[in-house]
Amino acid sequence: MFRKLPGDETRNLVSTTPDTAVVFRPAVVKTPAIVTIVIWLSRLFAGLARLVVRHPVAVALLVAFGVVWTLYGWRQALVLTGFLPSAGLSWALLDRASFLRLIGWRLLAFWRRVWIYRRHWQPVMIVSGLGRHLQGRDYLPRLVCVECDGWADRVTVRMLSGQAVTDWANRTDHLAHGFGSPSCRVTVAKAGRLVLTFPRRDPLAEPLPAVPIPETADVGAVEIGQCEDGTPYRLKVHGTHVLIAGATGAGKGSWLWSTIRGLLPAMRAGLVQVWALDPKRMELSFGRALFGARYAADPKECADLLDDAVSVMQERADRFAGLQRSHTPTVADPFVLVLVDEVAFLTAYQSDKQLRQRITAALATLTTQGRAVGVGVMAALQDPRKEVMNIRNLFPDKIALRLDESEQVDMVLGDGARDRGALADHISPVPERGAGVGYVRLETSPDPVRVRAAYVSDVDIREMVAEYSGRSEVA
Ligand SMILES: Nc1ncnc2c1ncn2[C@@H]1O[C@H](COP(=O)(O)OP(=O)(O)OP(=O)(O)O)[C@@H](O)[C@H]1O
Repeated sequence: MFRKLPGDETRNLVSTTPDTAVVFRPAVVKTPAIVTIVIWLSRLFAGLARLVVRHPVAVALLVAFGVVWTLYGWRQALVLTGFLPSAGLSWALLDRASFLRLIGWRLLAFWRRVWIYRRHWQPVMIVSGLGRHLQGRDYLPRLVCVECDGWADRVTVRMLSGQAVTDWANRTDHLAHGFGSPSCRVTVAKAGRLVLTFPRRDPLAEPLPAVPIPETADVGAVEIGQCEDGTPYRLKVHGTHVLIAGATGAGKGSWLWSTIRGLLPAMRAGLVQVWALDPKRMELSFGRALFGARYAADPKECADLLDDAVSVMQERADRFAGLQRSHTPTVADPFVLVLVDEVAFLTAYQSDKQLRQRITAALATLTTQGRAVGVGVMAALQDPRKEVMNIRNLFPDKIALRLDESEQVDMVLGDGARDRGALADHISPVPERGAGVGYVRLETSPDPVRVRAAYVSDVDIREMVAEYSGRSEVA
């Protein structure tokens, strides 16, 4: 059948040591040709089956084309080929969203898989050290699938046995540059599988207008702005504490004001009280009338207000003990949100040592015991170092806006956050592009989410004050 079979050449290879004392002759075991053919055929069929499972639409189109050609001739097949793009174009013009969801993103994913990822996979894996070249063979992580949406490619990868997530997280720079993306984020899909997110553009590059004030009084998650996939971002403030860190001009104010804005109806209904501590007097003072008597700027007044919050917390703890383990906001026991702008003014830069200790102790008490009884803290600060904010680990949910140094990212979000793609030190310092943009790491999810808070302008705040201050039950 075959004039020459695999092994025929090898059998004739003979090597010797220099003095020819020892002769090496490879032992060649002959495999019957039929076995080789069966193996090749089974591989061919398995490959075809894989092709059908992975690309059902492309295979169906090819099969339809073949069937039409066979049954009706090549002219009809050509007409069909011309008909499909025009049908697709009409669909895209009539209903862009459904066309993109069902066809557009899949085609793009197919193209990017072949042209970007498959083409560069082997060199990027070997050069970055994620693949191995051993004894003439390449051992590469498997590219499982590529999915696209409006702003990013999501590449699912099966790691090599024995690899750890940190091996990948440490090489996000290699991966981003290797595949021509501005950044790369690593998330765990399941044991042994990762999803690499490669953004194609920045969907958060444009400022967002303030979110409309909700119609109903709700103490659930507050809509703050937008995620990268265009969905609204809602931040839970009841039942947790939130720390917001960002350099000067990073847009901390938009997070504080968006939170207040989302809670206004609940404040009016008496289900929420916002207690404002504004040591810089530049942020919350603008809407001071919204907080009524629960506003403090002077450090001594701030300490008193915090002590009052601790008293409320302890009184509730005494009352709830043995009866209930979580808090439901009511008019009698509203959710108390203590907002602190530039908390470092009170905890680190305060020259009066006694006052500083009193404030730190009150904040530590609130953040350790407050959430079960409906007292939460949301604090903003510029410098996240431990010397400045030694209780930062007591905040379960953290937000890193633009930071000056890469090491600060893990200080705010926790270990490994930057390696997983929370590049808060790369956020643009240009306010239009980067103010309000940040990475959120929640207690319940280790993967940082990139979000932009809507911009609550001075005009918006004035309107909020005009509409809600006089009629607020909390005032
Ligand atoms: N979400 C946003 N979208 C677009 N622009 C914003 C946003 N938030 C803030 N800005 C712009 O950035 C500027 C700085 O914002 P802001 O004062 O809130 O920063 P900050 O982090 O509180 O700074 P500082 O700590 O110095 O007070 C604002 O004047 C505004 O022009």
